[in-house]
Amino acid sequence: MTQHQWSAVDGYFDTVLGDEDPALAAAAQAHIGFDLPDIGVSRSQGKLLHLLALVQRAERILEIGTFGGYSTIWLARALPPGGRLVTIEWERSFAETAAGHLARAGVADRVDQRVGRALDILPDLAKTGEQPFDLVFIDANKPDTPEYFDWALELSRPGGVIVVDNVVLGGAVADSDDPDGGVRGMRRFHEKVAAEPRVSATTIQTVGAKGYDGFTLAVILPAPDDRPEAPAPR
Ligand SMILES: C[S@@+](CC[C@H](N)C(=O)[O-])C[C@H]1O[C@@H](n2cnc3c(N)ncnc32)[C@H](O)[C@@H]1O
Repeated sequence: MTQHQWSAVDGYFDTVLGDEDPALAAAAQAHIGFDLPDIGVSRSQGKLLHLLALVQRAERILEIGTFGGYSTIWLARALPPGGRLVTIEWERSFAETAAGHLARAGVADRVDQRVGRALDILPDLAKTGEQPFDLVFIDANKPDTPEYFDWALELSRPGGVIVVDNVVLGGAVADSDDPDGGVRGMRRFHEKVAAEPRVSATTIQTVGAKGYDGFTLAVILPAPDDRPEAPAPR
């Protein structure tokens, strides 16, 4: 399999499933205006986020890493009336571009954009009563992912879901000698997950228009006292 085939297959599903409207299509092009590679999630990944939020019946969503608002729109469109999404972006020009896309997509009224360094903003969310979140999507600078995971745990309810993007990094995550900060971050993140009794998690490798990567899905378990009793062995 090659990147050409992965892109062709994503393209086929994008066409046949056809659930990207002009507002999403515009947000998907945000990188062009900034002369950047396409760093947002793909259509199929955005739809997966949307479906996870629906399955989760999420009323409060936190996103770390807005960029042009593409994943934000998919997530916000899963919210019920009165639902809220907080999204954090470090780069003001990206946040301003995202604001236009969110307005065009008709979700600006339910999205609270915060501009700044996520590790400065996350402690404020703990104080201002925005939490607990039902779903957290982590998709910002990769080296800080372990600390974002800590905050996601802190700000989520039991039963909450945490999704972390770009955890495979083209396979580099398996190389313990790779000095790249993102790879170090994703290895540290997985070690944290493994040592954390409050979550149950899995990581799935993916291929597609965005290359070879993967995501982690973690569910926050109820406190031990609140867990259903295991049936007595027969
Ligand atoms: C991969 S992009 C997000 C893509 C977006 N979630 C989507 O799928 O459409 C990562 C974003 O995180 C932002 N970012 C990087 N470091 C950050 C930080 N320390 N705090 C907040 N945002 C940050 C970048 O500016 C960039 O816009």
